Amino acid sequence: MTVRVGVIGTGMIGRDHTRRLQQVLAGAHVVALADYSFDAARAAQADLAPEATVYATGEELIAAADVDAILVTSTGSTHEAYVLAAIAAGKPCFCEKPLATTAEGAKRIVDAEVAHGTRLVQVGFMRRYDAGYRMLKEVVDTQIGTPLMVHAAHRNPSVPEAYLTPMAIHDTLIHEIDVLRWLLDDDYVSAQVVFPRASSKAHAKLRDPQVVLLETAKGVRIDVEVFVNCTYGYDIQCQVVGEEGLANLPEPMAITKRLGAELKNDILTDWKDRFVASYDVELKDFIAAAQAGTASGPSAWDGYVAAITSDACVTAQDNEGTIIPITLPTRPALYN
Ligand SMILES: NC(=O)c1ccc[n+]([C@@H]2O[C@H](COP(=O)([O-])OP(=O)(O)OC[C@H]3O[C@@H](n4cnc5c(N)ncnc54)[C@H](O)[C@@H]3O)[C@@H](O)[C@H]2O)c1
Ligand SMILES: O[C@H]1[C@H](O)[C@@H](O)[C@H](O)[C@@H](O)[C@H]1O
Repeated sequence: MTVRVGVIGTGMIGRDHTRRLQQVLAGAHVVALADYSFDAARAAQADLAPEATVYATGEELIAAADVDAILVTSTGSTHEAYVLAAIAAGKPCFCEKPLATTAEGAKRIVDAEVAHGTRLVQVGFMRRYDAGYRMLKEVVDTQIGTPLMVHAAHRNPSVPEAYLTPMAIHDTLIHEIDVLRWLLDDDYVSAQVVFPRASSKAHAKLRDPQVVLLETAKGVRIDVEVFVNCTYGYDIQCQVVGEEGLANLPEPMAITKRLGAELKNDILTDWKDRFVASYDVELKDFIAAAQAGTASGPSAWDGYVAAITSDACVTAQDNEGTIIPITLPTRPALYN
C-alpha cells in the first residue's frame, strides 16, 4: 500500500522531507501540503509535488479523506496542536522535534495517544537512526563494560540573530538529550549548566558556548559542550567511557588528503549533510509503520521526557551552577 502523506510546514526541513518521500523512498507519496505561508506551500508543490493539493490550514489537511498520514514540519510552537489533531483523526503522525515546546504540551499528546490505545506518533529524533550512533550503541552494549561517563559536543558553525540562549537547549541539545538516553538505556535525574568564557562571535542575546552536565539514574555523568558559533564546521562528538574501555562516535566519512605539505580532510558544515542518511531511514521506518496504521521509533513518551529534561536545563541556564533535579512520571504501558 502506498501511504498518502500530508506535509504541514514547507520550510527547510518540510521541503527536504517532501523531497525524500517523492524522490528517495518507496511506499509513500505526498498528496497534500499546507503552510502558514500559502506561497511557501505553493512553491513546494511546484518544485516537489505537482499533484499534491495545497490546503489553507493544517487542520483541513489533517481532515482530508485522501490523507493517510501526517508529517508535522512547521515551526516548533505549532507542533502540539497538529499532533493532537492527527491523533484525534486516528492518523499516524511524524513530528519533527520538539514534540511540543513545553512539558505540559507533550504530556497532553501522551495522554491523547494513551487514550487512543495504540501508537500513532513518531518524533524526529533522527540520530537514533544514524549508522555511527548505532555502531556506538552496539559497542557500548557489548564491549566496554559498564558506562561511567560520556563526553559529548554539539557544534554548529554559526546561528542567526533569532537564536537565543534557551534555544541551545530546546533546539540543539535536545538531540543529545534524546540520543544519550537511548544510547545508555537510562534516564536523567539532574541537570546543571555552566558558561565558559563567551565567544566574541556570538551575538548579544546568546550566551555561547555552554556546558550542560547531566546525571543519570544509573549514576553516569555526562558533559555536553554546546557551541553554536564554533565557525569551523558542523561537528558532533560523543565519547562513552566504560569500566573496561572507551568508545567514540565515528567521524563522518571524508577523503584524507596529503596536499601542500599538509595531511587533512574536510569537515562538514551543514546538519542536513551530516545526518542525510538517518533522515532517510527514520522516514522509511515511519512509512512502514504507517502502512500498518501505527507508529514506531522515538515515541511521544520520548518527546515528553526530552521536554521535561529541556525544561530542567533551561532552569539550570537561568541559575548557573545550580543542580536542578529531574523527576519523571510513571511511563504508561503503551511505551514499554
Ligand atoms: N531533526 C532535525 O535535525 C531538524 C532539523 C531542522 C529543523 N528541525 C525542526 O523542524 C521544524 C521546522 O524547522 P525548519 O528549519 O524547517 O524551519 P523553517 O522556518 O524553515 O520552516 C518552518 C515552516 O513552518 C511554517 N509555519 C509556521 N507556522 C505555521 C503554522 N501554524 N502552520 C503551518 N505552517 C506553519 C513557516 O511558514 C515555515 O515555512 C522545527 O521544529 C525544527 O526544530 C529539525
Ligand atoms: O534545528 C537545528 C537542527 O536540529 C540541527 O540538527 C542542530 O544541530 C541545530 O543546532 C538546530 O538548530
